[in-house]
Amino acid sequence: MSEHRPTPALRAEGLVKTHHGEGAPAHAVRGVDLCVRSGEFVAVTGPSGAGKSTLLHLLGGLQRPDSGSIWLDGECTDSYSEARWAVERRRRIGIVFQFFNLVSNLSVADNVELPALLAGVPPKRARAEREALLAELGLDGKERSMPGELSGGEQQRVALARALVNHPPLLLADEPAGSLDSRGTREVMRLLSRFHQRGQTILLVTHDARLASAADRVISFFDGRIADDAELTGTPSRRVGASGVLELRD
Ligand SMILES: Nc1ncnc2c1ncn2[C@@H]1O[C@H](COP(=O)(O)OP(=O)(O)OP(=O)(O)O)[C@@H](O)[C@H]1O
Repeated sequence: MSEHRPTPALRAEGLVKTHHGEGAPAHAVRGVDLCVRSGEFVAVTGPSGAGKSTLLHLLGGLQRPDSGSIWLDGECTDSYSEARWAVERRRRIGIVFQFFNLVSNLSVADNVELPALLAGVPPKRARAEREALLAELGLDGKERSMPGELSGGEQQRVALARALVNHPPLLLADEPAGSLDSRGTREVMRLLSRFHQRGQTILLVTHDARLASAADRVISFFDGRIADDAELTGTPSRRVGASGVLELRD
């Protein structure tokens, strides 16, 4: 009798990506196999230039691999067009970046509602989702503010709300605390931990090993390849207090 294994939230096989820029080609991803289970919190860490962001861009369909395949919830994305990737991202993948990427001339409320409206969610429901998320993220009262009027930490929380408004099964986060001070960093990590505890699947790219210790599993990325892949459950470096507050070691 064959063992029943749940379908992974995300799977990649043989991913390769070379960037052709001004100088010599950059072999950013050199053959990556990866499987992320539903509900897992995986951190991909490694030095600058290791290829972490490229890997995340491939997994979110923002760049196409030279070779290799990606499956979302068991569905192969090989034949996806750019338009299809855009639709699937709206439905299945929330993405948060280091520099927030909010639309600067839209209010906080409109930034958060936009992906829901684009996905065809009725305006009343989009508004309710937005209100609930902004309240949850401590941003009520900021609905009418423009992104430029907010602190970096607040902008990142808006970006998180925007990424989660369609309840995507998968959240990809690329250095989400990279431009924040230590308070903003703790806040973002605390929120990621909270969503993870509720079942959100998260893949976090960070060069910061301390942040990676909030995850269940840490993948060390080096020179375009996975150098190590370790489960962290139960290790002392992962310390989430009873309040759900992540206590990062100094
Ligand atoms: N669009 C691009 N055009 C040309 N080269 C690129 C491009 N994007 C990335 N690279 C190169 O690919 C390699 C991997 O870059 P990538 O940004 O994926 O690494 P990273 O591990 O995320 O680095 P960091 O932690 O500094 O963000 C680097 O040598 C980089 O210069």
